Amino acid sequence: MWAELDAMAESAKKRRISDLFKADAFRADSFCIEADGLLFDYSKTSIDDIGRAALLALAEAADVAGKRSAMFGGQAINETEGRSVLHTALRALDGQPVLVDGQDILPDVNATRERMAAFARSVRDGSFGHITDVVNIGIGGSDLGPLMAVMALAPYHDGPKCHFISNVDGADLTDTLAGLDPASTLFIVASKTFTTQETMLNARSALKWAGGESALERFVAISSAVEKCAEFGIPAERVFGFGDWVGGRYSMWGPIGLSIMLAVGPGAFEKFLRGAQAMDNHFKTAEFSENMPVMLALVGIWNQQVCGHGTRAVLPYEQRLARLPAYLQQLEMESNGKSVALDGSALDRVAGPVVWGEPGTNGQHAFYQLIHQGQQVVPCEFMVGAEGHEPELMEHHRALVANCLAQSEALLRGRSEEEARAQLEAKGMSGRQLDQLAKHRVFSGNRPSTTLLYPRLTPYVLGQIVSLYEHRVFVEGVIYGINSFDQWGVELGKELAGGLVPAVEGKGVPDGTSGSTFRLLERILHIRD
Ligand SMILES: O=P(O)(O)OC[C@H]1O[C@](O)(CO)[C@@H](O)[C@@H]1O
Repeated sequence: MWAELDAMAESAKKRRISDLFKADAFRADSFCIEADGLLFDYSKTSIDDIGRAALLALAEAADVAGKRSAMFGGQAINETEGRSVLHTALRALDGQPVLVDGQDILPDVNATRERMAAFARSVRDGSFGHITDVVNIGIGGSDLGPLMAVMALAPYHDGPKCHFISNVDGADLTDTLAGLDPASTLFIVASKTFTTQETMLNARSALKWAGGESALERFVAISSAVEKCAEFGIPAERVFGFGDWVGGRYSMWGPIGLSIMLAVGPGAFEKFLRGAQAMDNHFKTAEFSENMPVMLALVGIWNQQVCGHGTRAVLPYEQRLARLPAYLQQLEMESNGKSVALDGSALDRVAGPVVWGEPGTNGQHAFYQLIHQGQQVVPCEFMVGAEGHEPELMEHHRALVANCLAQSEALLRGRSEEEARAQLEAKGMSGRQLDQLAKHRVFSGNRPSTTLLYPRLTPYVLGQIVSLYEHRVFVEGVIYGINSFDQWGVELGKELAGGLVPAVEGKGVPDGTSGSTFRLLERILHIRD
């Protein structure tokens, strides 16, 4: 399946992207996909026509289309947990029935969304009581998605102010609650399992802060474990549930998105779902060569498998997407950071790159030095809106866009030593100083990037972008032959943390603890004494 692409590695590594542009006057048009207002430009990569054909053949050979139907059709493709993968059902607003074990799940999904909307309206219009602030307590998928989206949609906020507590570090709770009034603060305890150590500890401490049991009326729960919510003291009428066919990191489209709905209202939340649904439909129907999630995945595979780049940077030129890289880190790395194939056999290639990033322009003044001149090539995924939300600050937006375009241009073009010398000579420099400095001012260029251009960051567009990345992860996972929907890799650390809690209290160290950890514990206890 991979032989054709593997055989291209050597020539692809030597290729100059600028030569591809010289050879094909229409490259910018043909290595680009436009769909429903989004434009995905992957022309600034080393993929050529033959490479693209091989990538598309890879997707065919991996049966991406068949697996896609299996996912949307409700088959239990999360085999290690015996579950369907149907986060798309949460946004199937005009969808056909979706069957799980022969049962259509959409009536339940719609009823829950209606309950959420009624609840959100009652909080927003004051009929629930006087609520000024909402605190979402959750972690991982029960935090990153809503937090990212609430931040992204700031111009649409017309509800209570939303805050997020995730870290078990008491500092998170303390700093978030500082200045809030317990009487007008609503808590959402968001945990699919309702067993996550951090969330349950934070929820208990928040309840104490809010005034104990009497404050439970301002607590709602989002969980698949209704009985555990009842044990905590939150009755079923204030629990919003969802099926185990929604993975944590894919869950903000349903009840886990309650904080988003509270912030922007049910109407804007629906637009967010509609954007995601539109991307689902595009993913289901577009030819692979015109299919944005498929091509985004294939570009990632090209950069990693053919060119050997083990990381990729997500660089939104949109301050309100500041948490998107963190969100995508969970989405991509928890999904595809695996070593075994679905059948348990060892993978013969590294699946899933390290994903990281920061919004532009801030990153430019931090790590872009390495991106431009470091020895390790980092494929960059730029994103930018043609328009911002601040018409009175047009000058800012123009500068933002110019910077985004300049970065991908610089990565592509680079600067030769001759050019560097000429620039320095023009400034009057000569001799040894010129020889030395010119070398430092050389940029190899030829560094791949993609750009996702959207009209403006609306709820609809945010839905499109997130759904695009979800399906990209799916396609990459299918091609690597892994299960993108489990996360066994988080278990061992959790287990050991459970065992070490008594040790941190000075109650003995578990057997098998390494000398290093033993020594660290000793030191911690000594400092505390
Ligand atoms: O919603 P829960 O059950 O609290 O889980 C939170 C997060 O923990 C994880 O299981 C990983 O530890 C994530 O997959 C999940 O999003």
